[in-house]
Amino acid sequence: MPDKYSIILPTYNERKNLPILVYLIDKTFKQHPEYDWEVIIVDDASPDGTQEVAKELIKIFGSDHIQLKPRAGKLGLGTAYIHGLQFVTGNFVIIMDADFSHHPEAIPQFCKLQKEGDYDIVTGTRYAGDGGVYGWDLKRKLVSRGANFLASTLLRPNVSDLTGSFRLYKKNVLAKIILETKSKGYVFQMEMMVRARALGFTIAEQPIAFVDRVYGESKLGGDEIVGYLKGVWNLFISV
Ligand SMILES: Nc1nc2c(ncn2[C@@H]2O[C@H](COP(=O)(O)OP(=O)(O)O[C@H]3O[C@H](CO)[C@@H](O)[C@H](O)[C@@H]3O)[C@@H](O)[C@H]2O)c(=O)[nH]1
Ligand SMILES: [Mg+2]
Repeated sequence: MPDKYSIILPTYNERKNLPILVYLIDKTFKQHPEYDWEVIIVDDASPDGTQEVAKELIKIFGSDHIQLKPRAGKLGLGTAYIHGLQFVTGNFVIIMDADFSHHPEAIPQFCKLQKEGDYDIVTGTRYAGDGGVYGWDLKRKLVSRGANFLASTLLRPNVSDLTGSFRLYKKNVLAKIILETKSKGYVFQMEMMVRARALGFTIAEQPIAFVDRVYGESKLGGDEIVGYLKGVWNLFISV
């Protein structure tokens, strides 16, 4: 059996970004016929018609490659991955943003690095090696750096980009960590790394370029930042 990579794509108002992203995922895997793949779109009842676009993509790329697993409302980024995981048929899971900030051409680098050390997790990093962030204003850069600095200092998981969300997991490893993870929003990514370390899983880091979205808006609001601070504190007193 070839390795199969299941990509969970959480979407909220990504109508304009989804087609190009899926096209490039398909193109990337066509260059790597040794891998099987599928995309699981977890859409939270986006008002912009993202689900209609997803249905068209199923027609074009086939239901063996694209699945749409919607939810009734906007229930948060962390729980979107938990929802998507139920439908995974691959032995590896890739999570990435659907707004094209994460380029599919990096996927083979994640797969290759995973194999080199049989790592449980490969996490994309903007903050090590030749990784970087492009297109963010100073305020957003400070929020991201501050979030990473705070969690790194208090929790010491030894991962350079705790809040990033371009990652590859062995499927059974993802399932185990998710069982212990309590966060529902953006803080989920940081908690997953802290739990992974506590459980003794191996983590490799793949430098990536994060490019801010062209279409649509970020969903990161003040409530997510408050949720993040609470999450760091809860882990600090419990792990
Ligand atoms: N289904 C679902 N999807 C969501 C939700 N909130 C956000 N998303 C989807 O999650 C992805 C990331 O959301 P963005 O709103 O584009 O995030 P960002 O501001 O660019 O934040 C990026 O940086 C953060 C901090 O470094 C990361 O934590 C985050 O994951 C992302 O990489 C997008 O595909 C978006 O549609 C939700 O409640 N439900
Ligand atoms: Mg984004």
